[in-house]
Amino acid sequence: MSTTQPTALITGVHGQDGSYLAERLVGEGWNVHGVFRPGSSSPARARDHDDVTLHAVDLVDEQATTRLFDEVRPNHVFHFAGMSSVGRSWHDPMTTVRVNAVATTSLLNLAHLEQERSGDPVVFVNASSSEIFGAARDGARSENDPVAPTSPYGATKAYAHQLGAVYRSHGLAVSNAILFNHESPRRGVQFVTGKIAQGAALIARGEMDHLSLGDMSARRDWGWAPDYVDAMFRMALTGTGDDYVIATGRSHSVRDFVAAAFAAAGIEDWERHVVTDEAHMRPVDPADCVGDARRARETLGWTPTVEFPEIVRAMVESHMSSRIDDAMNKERV
Ligand SMILES: C[C@H]1O[C@H](OP(=O)(O)OP(=O)(O)OC[C@H]2O[C@@H](n3cnc4c(=O)[nH]c(N)nc43)[C@H](O)[C@@H]2O)[C@@H](O)[C@@H](O)C1=O
Repeated sequence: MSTTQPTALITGVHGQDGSYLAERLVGEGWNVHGVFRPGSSSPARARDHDDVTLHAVDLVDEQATTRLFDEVRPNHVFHFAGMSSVGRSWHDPMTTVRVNAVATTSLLNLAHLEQERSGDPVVFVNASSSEIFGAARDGARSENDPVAPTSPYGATKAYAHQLGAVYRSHGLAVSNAILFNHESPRRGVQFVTGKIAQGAALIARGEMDHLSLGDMSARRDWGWAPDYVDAMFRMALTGTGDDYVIATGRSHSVRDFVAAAFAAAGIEDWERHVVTDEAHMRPVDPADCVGDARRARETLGWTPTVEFPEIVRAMVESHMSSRIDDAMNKERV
C-alpha cells in the first residue's frame, strides 16, 4: 500500500454505502480503513476484501474511537455508520441518539483534532438525510429548505448535519451529503424496497404466501446507491465542505414499487399477495419526498445513472437468483 495515497476511514463499512465506497476507494488506490460495530455480522463481501483494514469499534465509546484515530491517522473520514431505520427510531429513540448524534459529535471533534495535530487538512463527508426536512410540505427540497425534522431519526440527523456545519465554520472541510432514499441489491429488508424485493421473489418461488406492508401511498425519490456513493466521493475530492442534496428529482409510490417488483418476479396480480397492516405505519411520515440536486450537478458534475425500473429489477433479480451474500438480507421481516 502506498503511503502517499489518501488514507480514508469509512464508518459503517459493512453497510450498503460503506461497502460500495470501500470497493471504489480500493480501486482508486487509496489506503482504506473500515469500521464496523463489534458483534455485528460481517457480510461475505467485506470479509473477502483483503485491501480494506477492518476495525471493530463502538463509535459511542469515545476512548476507543480516539485510539482508532491515533492508529489510522485518516485524512478523509466518510461517516456512514448510524441507526438508519426511521421506523425503528420511534421505538428506540435512545439508541438513535447515541449512535447518530453522540458518535457523530465524537468523530467530528476527533477529525478536527487530527487536523490541528498534523497540520494537514482532514476532509469529512457526513451522510445526512432528506429526513432532516421532515413531513411539512411537498415539492422538491434543496439545500436552502428549512431543517424541520418530524421523526426521532430525522432529529438526530438534523443535529449531526448542523454540527457538521459548525465544524466547517471552524475550519474542517465537512460536506453534508443530504441523501434521499437510495437502493441496491445490498439494501437490507428493514427498508421497504428490500422487503418488497425479497417478498416478491419468495412469493414467486412459492416460499411465502403474502407480503404485509404499511402506507403504500407514500412516495419516495429512489436512486441507485452506487451513484450516491459516487457523489460522496466527488464531494471529498473538492477538498472543501458544503451541503449537497443527492436525489433523482422524481418520486414513485410504494405501490409503484410493489407493482414493478412483482412484475419483475413474473406476477401480474400482485394485489392478491399484499396486505396492509397498521403495525407498519408511522406516527408521522412524509407523503412525498423529492430532492433537487442542482447544486451537486453543477458543482460536482454528478448525475444519477440508473432509472427506477432498473433499480427494482436489479433488486428483485438478486433475490430471485439467491445471489444474497449479505447476512442483512437473509433476515426475513
Ligand atoms: C432518506 C431516508 O431513506 C430511508 O428512510 P425511509 O424513507 O423511512 O425508508 P423506508 O424504506 O423504511 O420507508 C419508505 C416508505 O415506505 C413506507 N412503508 C410502507 N410499508 C413499509 C414497511 O412495511 N416497511 C418499511 N420500512 N417502510 C414501509 C414508509 O412508511 C415510508 O414512507 C432510510 O435510508 C433513512 O436512513 C434515510 O435517511
